Amino acid sequence: MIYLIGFMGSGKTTVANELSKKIHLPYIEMDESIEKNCGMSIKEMFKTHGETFFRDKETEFLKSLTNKAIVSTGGGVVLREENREYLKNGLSIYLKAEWKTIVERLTSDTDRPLWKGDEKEKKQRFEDRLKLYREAANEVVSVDWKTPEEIADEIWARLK
Ligand SMILES: Nc1ncnc2c1ncn2[C@@H]1O[C@H](COP(=O)(O)OP(=O)(O)O)[C@@H](O)[C@H]1O
Ligand SMILES: O=C(O)C1=C[C@@H](OP(=O)(O)O)[C@@H](O)[C@H](O)C1
Ligand SMILES: [Mg+2]
Repeated sequence: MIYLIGFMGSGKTTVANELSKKIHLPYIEMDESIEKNCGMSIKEMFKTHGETFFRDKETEFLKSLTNKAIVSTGGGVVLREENREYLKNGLSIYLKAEWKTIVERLTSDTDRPLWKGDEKEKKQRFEDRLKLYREAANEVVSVDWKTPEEIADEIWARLK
């Protein structure tokens, strides 16, 4: 299993799609699968059932995958230690982005319930998570200033 991990906006969804075309492996979008299983958007899920409900679904879904695939995770998958250990047992690739890159990409986003609050709150969440991504990663790829295709090529080169 190849897992893409990283903060919201680092490009996990975009790059997983690109990589999947390149290496002919199925691509699984965790957020989208959870939304389908639960019959509601993540935004709605946070609002009606709360974050813990979503995190439970996330861990459950992560551990249910069996066939080899490229898995685009949600940015908060690393919050639980059991998930970090699980990811590290597969091949987890951390898409590392600078804060500036994240802000540029998510300025107008309204779908991510945890992309909220003022700049200080968002940046704090970003900084608090950096060590968790490092802890869960087998490989680190910088994504700033690169196209999704260049990033997919770089990942592919490391997998060979
Ligand atoms: N390498 C890139 N260069 C420019 N824009 C990108 C790149 N990767 C992703 N994006 C854009 O950034 C936003 C967030 O990307 P997304 O793949 O949804 O990130 P994630 O799944 O990590 O939250 C999207 O609008 C996407 O088109
Ligand atoms: O960072 C997070 O806690 C989250 C990231 C989202 O996925 P992306 O990283 O694809 O935006 C999604 O799973 C949910 O909104 C929570
Ligand atoms: Mg995503």
